[in-house]
Amino acid sequence: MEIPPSDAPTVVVGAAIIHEGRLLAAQRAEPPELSGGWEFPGGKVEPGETETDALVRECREELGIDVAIGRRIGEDCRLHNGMVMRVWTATVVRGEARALEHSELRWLAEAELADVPWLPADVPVVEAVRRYLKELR
Ligand SMILES: Nc1nc2c([nH]c(=O)n2[C@H]2C[C@H](O)[C@@H](COP(=O)(O)OP(=O)(O)OP(=O)(O)O)O2)c(=O)[nH]1
Repeated sequence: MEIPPSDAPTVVVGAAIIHEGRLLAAQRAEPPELSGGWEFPGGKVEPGETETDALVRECREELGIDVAIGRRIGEDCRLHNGMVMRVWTATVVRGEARALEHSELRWLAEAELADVPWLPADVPVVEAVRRYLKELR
């Protein structure tokens, strides 16, 4: 039996990992058109996987850490390629983040959030993180 193509867009999940009032920002190493841009660690949800399972898997693969997922932050963002991105807050429960697939990692304080060139779709979510960090103070 043929499986009908799904209309549902591919979902990209991102982790706003927060530690002592700082956000973990990750610089993309590839592909060339995105490399140098800063993003939330994460990636595409695979078939049969829940969104939060995908987020835990991506944080292990990309950063070598286990995270506990908090709450959704920011609105769903429509990406240039038609995918949809959803971001959750997260905390590190095991390990220390290392750039296994990124060029660089930085823990940004609230006042430093605009110091790196975020991928365009991320900018409104970074603003939501800024408000969240303010609430935490
Ligand atoms: N992970 C992540 N991707 C983002 C962000 N903002 C943004 O526009 N994107 C885009 C870049 C990519 O086109 C897409 C995510 O793809 P990805 O390459 O991270 O996904 P993946 O880890 O599953 O990689 P792959 O197996 O397809 O190589 O979403 C973000 O903050 N985090």
